[in-house]
Amino acid sequence: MTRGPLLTTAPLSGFGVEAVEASPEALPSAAGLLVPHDGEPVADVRHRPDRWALLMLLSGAVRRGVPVLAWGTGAALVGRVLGARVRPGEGEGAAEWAEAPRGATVERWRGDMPLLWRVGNVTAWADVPLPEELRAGFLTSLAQTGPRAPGSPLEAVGGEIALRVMLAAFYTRAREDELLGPVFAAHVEDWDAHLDRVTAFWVTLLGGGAAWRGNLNTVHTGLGIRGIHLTRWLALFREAAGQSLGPEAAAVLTTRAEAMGARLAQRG
Ligand code: HEM
Repeated sequence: MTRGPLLTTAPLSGFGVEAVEASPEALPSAAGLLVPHDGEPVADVRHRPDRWALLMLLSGAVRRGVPVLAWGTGAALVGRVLGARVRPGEGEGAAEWAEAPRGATVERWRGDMPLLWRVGNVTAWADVPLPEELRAGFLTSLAQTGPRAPGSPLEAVGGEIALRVMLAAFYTRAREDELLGPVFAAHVEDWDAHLDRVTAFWVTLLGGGAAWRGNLNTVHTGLGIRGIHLTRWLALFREAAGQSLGPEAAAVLTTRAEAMGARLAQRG
């Protein structure tokens, strides 16, 4: 297999090898991905579409098994993608850091902060600067990485982060829709909690673990949903999926949504 370039999510100085700006298109053939410290927010990215895009890119890299070396806020970002809680740095201007993600091996601690951790093809160093031995070790390991693992349907759609971004876009449309909006307005008070539950639902459905337990029919009973609601719901879902995800990922989701829609319609 021919190797693509080493990618980076932020400009680098003094790294010693050339790395090109990371993009989703470049991921499949990338030799590796650097996620340097950039001092930008990690936990609170509500008004930062650029940060969401970066999280999605990182999620894609992890899913594809691209070797990742992250440090400083870069390590916190990757930790977040892996489901770890992000904590504020202590003291003025201190960088955010991530708790150890599930399954990670922590090789060095600083107090309760995992300073050096690894999981899969990810190596993360919570501080800056990056120690020379990690830089050198990573570059050496790039020469030895084998073929990338194929993924579950969840991985095929870009992982949980990609799903959540897509679902947020979908519910924004649904809430603004003249037909669906009032139904949601009448039943959903806490939209963050709703988004958590529907994300968990899709994660479970796509083989990402048993995070959601529930009964879709029961949830929708008594909401007054008719055929026109379902048709509109599916149309908005297709639109949102088409805009947030690549065509193959969007197809994985819409095919399943349509099948469920058909079942809900039968019940309704
Ligand atoms: C295939 C189509 C649909 C799917 C896959 C779907 C999926 C879901 C899921 C996973 C939940 C959260 C369940 C939970 O709380 O654990 C939910 C809740 C909800 N859905 Fe749907 N839904 C569909 C169609 C519709 C339609 C057409 C409407 C009409 C507007 C609708 C309105 C709602 C409302 C209002 C809730 C919140 C219920 C509550 O929390 O009281 N859904 N849906």
